[in-house]
Amino acid sequence: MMDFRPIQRALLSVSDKTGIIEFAQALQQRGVQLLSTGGTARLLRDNNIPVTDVSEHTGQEEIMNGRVKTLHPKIHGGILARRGTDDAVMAEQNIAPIDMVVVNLYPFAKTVADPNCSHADAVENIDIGGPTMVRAAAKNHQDVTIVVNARDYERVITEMDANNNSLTFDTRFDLAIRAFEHTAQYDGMIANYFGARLPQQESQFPRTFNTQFEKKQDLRYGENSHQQAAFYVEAEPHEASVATAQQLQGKALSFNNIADTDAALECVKSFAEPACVIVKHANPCGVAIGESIMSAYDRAFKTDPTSAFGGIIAFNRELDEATAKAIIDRQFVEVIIAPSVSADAQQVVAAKANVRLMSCGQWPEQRAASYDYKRVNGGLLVQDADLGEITEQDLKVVSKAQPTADQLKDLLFCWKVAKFVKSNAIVYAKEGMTIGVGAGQMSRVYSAKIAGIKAADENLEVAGSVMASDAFFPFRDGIDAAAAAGIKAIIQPGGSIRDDEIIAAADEHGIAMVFTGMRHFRH
Ligand SMILES: NC(=O)c1ncn([C@@H]2O[C@H](COP(=O)(O)O)[C@@H](O)[C@H]2O)c1NC=O
Repeated sequence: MMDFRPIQRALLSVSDKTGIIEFAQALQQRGVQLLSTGGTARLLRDNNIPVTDVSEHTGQEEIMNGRVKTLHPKIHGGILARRGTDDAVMAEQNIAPIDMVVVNLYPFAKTVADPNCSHADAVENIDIGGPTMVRAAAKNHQDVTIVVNARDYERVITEMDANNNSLTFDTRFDLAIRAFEHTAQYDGMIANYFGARLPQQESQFPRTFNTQFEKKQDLRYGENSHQQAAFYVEAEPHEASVATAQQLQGKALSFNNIADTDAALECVKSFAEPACVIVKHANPCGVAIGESIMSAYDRAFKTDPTSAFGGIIAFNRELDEATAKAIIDRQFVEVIIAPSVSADAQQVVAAKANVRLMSCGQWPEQRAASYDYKRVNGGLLVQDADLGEITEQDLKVVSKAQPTADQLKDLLFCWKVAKFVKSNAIVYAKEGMTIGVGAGQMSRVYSAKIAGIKAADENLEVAGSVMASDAFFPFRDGIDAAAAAGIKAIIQPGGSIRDDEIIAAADEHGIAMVFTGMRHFRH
């Protein structure tokens, strides 16, 4: 809709002053009269930009230490007046129209991030005048432009230049929606903060759970083609995540591609050595570490070449030419993701135009805490993400047989894999390579059997391997199945009421068994 509104008067009131001097200068050069609040006005004046104080404009001093500065009919009348409808009232009340509002809010998030933040500090950092102006201007987007983010300054000036100091209705509407998104996020954050500090509150989870995700892309369809879907990301997603990764080539990512890439990437992050994780239907079907990612890929592929077909492959080192060539020559692959991709590797993958190639950047050593969500009909389950890690020092040997040094390495390797396999998870591994993966069975013993069947089908020798179980064994049958397959060491959380029986079974078979004391269910 072409509905132009030349900008003649703008009100600038910003806490984050990034880019505001340049923006104000640009507005002023285009003949816009500037109104501004205390700190913002001072900054502009110090930079020789003519500006009228809001207090001068309204005839009302800022009072109560800034609690009331823009909350005045001259300001809100100037923003909310419908041009053409409210002109007489404006004239009668001596209210001048305000055509643009540029506001960002008190830094509540930054204030409360300080662990020493007092209740009073938090309260004082709840912006009132700002959101009031933001919402007023956004409501009146028919006549008024609202800018809440420095990212939009350049776009506004460019469009003013193209339209005789006006913005189009479409831009004003777009900015208005951004403004409501901004205030919704701001109020949500305040409600979450105080909602987790209610007198009888015993957990970190607020009374209402308010969170905001921004749409990154619409997807062709969801898990199935009759389901509509989109990909939403957090305002500040973790670096080196599927949410921030850059797609270098290939078909658009599908719903399942994104979920599987996340599983593969988060699993491969667990390893310090060069590693490769191949995921199918959210489960790792082959994982290996190696001297290089080439040997890691080679071995990960060998676990289950049948399932690796059409898989998602993640690495924790740069994708090099030789590894890219090995993949492309050998198998059909949906997605390859690595912290970086060499130019040569990119060229190799280019031969298969459909393959989605992604580079996610290097992740920090320490994983940042975050929430996991699981939707149920009528609700949402929220929990801390499973960042639990086990080192050799945490292990308790419960069997008569002691694991050898090599077995210990394999036990820890396979434990890391099991964490990313859907429960019930059983993983067989040898020499830093998965030998068999049993995923998602309703009984643990069947996961163990499946891991064995898969290994046998791929001609992999289970004898001499180690086994990880994501949760304790309720009965000794899982241990017996493992022994029959030739498993020599087991890692599991322990904690069953039948632990004595389980340990006795391990001892009977001469199997070394260690307890982690930590479970890794994944549903
Ligand atoms: N009280 C008010 O009337 C009011 N009007 C604008 N503000 C906020 O004051 C800040 C800018 O203040 P200054 O220009 O003094 O640095 C902005 O974040 C703006 O959202 C206000 N502050 C808090 O509510």
